[in-house]
Amino acid sequence: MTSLDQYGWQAYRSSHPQPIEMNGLILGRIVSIKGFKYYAQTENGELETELSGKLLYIAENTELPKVGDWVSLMAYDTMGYIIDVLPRKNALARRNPGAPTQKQILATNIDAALIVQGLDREFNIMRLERYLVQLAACGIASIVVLNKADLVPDPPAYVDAVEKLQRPCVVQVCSTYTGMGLDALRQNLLQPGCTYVMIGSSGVGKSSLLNALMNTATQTINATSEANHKGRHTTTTRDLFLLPQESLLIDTPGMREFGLTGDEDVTSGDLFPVIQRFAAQCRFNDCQHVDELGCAVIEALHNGTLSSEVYDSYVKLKKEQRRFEIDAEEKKRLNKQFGKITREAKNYRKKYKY
Ligand SMILES: Nc1nc2c(ncn2[C@@H]2O[C@H](COP(=O)(O)OP(=O)(O)OP(=O)(O)O)[C@@H](O)[C@H]2O)c(=O)[nH]1
Ligand SMILES: [Zn+2]
Repeated sequence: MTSLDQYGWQAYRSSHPQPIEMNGLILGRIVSIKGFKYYAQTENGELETELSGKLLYIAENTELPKVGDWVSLMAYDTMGYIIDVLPRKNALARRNPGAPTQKQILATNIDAALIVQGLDREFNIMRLERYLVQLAACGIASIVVLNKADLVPDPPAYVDAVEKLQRPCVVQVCSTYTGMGLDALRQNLLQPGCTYVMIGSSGVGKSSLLNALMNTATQTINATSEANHKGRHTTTTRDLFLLPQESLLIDTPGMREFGLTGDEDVTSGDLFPVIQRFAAQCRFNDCQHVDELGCAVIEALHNGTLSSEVYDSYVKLKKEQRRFEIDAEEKKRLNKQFGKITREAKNYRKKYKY
């Protein structure tokens, strides 16, 4: 029998202490989703489940269970049906790549994200900054993992570069090849009973890190498809893993790339606290910090108290947000137009009774 505390129930309850009425239903946590099948960890082990009619027909896509969700279940024989998704503590969301004005939820109820970057050609401070902004917008803490430290002569230089972003995140240098930094990650950063999600582009070493943390160097958790020679991994088992030191780690293929969802306000102080600190001194309240007179942000940029990396990423993300807003406005306009056409067609049909 597994205790659900091992699967993060306590950590979830500490953020959602309100009483939960289970009404005889079973509690479970979604550890993997394969097509229409949802696999839930329960007190009695893993249960294969499907959506109940209510969720299947009524729920919006973002309301459907995702990896990390706590759910109430009804069990029949060896199968279960998901009745409800318990309120989420937070959700890792991205813009839906197929429908850019929609939000897609990748994982939920997360205590912190491990942003993995490789210290080879992969290292990209702008991408890292983007992840940090997005995670802050989702209300998720970040741990930056700089992997492949064996490939560079001076890893601390990269730590300095990350610290220049002045974001509240821990930075850990490691190498899954030499084992450097892995104990620090296991012992100091990953807390038992807490849920972490790995984020990072393809090839930064996420699977290698998962293997190392699972102590399964020889056993492949994810099968590599050699056929396409891209080294792509297809997750064959779970997406949520219980590590030997009892932390939970989510690794799903969707985490490789993600853009802002458009819900977040890039100009808000929460997402760019450093810019906000200078902005308080700008002459105009609605200063855009581009070329206005008396802009304290630009002044800080010129006298070197604000790093150009932070400023550039601020400008870039602001532009991206604007583009997203334009897309959303266009979609609204088209919907309205379409609504008008259907209304007119209906009236026409009524009038001429066909
Ligand atoms: N030099 C070095 N190479 C590493 C290290 N960790 C991983 N690699 C190599 O980097 C490549 C990519 O590693 P993966 O673990 O497959 O990376 P991934 O992030 O899971 O990639 P995707 O599954 O495509 O998202 C492999 O060839 C690994 O052997 C490291 O610490 N040092
Ligand atoms: Zn300004």
